[in-house]
Amino acid sequence: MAVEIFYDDDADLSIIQGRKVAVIGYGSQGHAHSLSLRDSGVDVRIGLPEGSKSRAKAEEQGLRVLTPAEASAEADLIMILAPDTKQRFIYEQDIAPNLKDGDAIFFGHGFNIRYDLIKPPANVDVAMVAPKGPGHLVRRQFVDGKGVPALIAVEQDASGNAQALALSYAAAIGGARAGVIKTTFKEETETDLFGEQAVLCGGASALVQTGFEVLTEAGYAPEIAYFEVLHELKLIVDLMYEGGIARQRYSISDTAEYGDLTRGPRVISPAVKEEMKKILGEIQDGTFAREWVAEDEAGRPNFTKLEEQGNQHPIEATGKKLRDLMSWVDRPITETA
Ligand SMILES: NC(=O)C1=CN([C@@H]2O[C@H](COP(=O)(O)OP(=O)(O)OC[C@H]3O[C@@H](n4cnc5c(N)ncnc54)[C@H](OP(=O)(O)O)[C@@H]3O)[C@@H](O)[C@H]2O)C=CC1
Ligand SMILES: CC[C@](O)(C(C)=O)C(=O)O
Ligand SMILES: [Mg+2]
Ligand SMILES: [Mg+2]
Repeated sequence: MAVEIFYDDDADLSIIQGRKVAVIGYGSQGHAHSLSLRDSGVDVRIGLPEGSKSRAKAEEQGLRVLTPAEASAEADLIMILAPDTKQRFIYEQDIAPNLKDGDAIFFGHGFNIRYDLIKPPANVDVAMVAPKGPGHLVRRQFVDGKGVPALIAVEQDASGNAQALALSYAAAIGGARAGVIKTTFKEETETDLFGEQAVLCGGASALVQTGFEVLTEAGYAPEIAYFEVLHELKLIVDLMYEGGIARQRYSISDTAEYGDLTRGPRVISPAVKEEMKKILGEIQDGTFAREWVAEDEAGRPNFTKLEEQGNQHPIEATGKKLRDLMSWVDRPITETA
């Protein structure tokens, strides 16, 4: 079935400009949405707990910061951009008691609705605006006059106008400059989890670390290994981003292309594809969601251990040393663009 893609000309910005928006959370996505909404003429306030370390960053940008409950009470559209594992508690404690007829609850990812962790009442719109990119780049691209594509979905259309509202919101953060695709909470959640686990984050990180290990264990210099499997990856992916895999193959040497065509399928072998299918199955049947919720409730022992192991991988020290010599590469991450 053909997807529906919307652009700026399809969106009515005045719809979101007529709402009072509360953005709950001021992290990667929260800062990007709230700053770009504000720059698009939207009345926005931020909801953060009293002790939150994000408060100062939002206030430095001139944003009004309230508690999540106060922001929810004041607003008629509440966008939840706190961590997925915390959203159900914020919803129960701060948002649900403050919902009024005609309000809208928005999500940046469908996890809590798809896995029934949040069950909104029937009298509010429930929709999603999910940018297909990291929040800091969502903001950077908006400021540069570009945009990160976004998905919109409507779970519950109490007002009869939820899709136009979601599209208007997506346009206000720059999504409709690049393309906004209509989907469902189910499709967004399952494809997003699969993408980040198997390809974008899990797959790519493991591929880079393993390539670095193979070269350095064979006695090659770590600096050469770093440039070969990490730094150059961006340059190769830039060509894919601009013109697809075909353009990447056009630009590389015939020798590289022959290696790509014949060796690539040996690295990403049929066994890897089978494992990817298993990972997708665990997302679809809720196994991953249950595991992640339980891990978070237990204080994230495995998450913390694995994150630390990743930070200690030798590629990190090699990379830091080399990036320190390339002033244009290590662009600091801020929530203040
Ligand atoms: N990261 C990304 O680029 C993407 C994220 N998403 C989705 O966006 C949502 C937000 O993720 P992300 O931006 O990564 O989150 P971050 O971890 O970057 O930021 C979370 C924010 O929520 C705040 N917060 C924590 N607890 C509470 C609370 N009880 N009440 C209110 N605010 C709280 C944090 O404040 P503090 O400083 O106090 O910790 C922080 O400002 C998730 O649903 C995620 O799946 C979707 C697409 C991409
Ligand atoms: C790829 C990771 C992501 O899904 C994203 C930036 O889109 C996330 O959850 O952060
Ligand atoms: Mg994503
Ligand atoms: Mg994600």
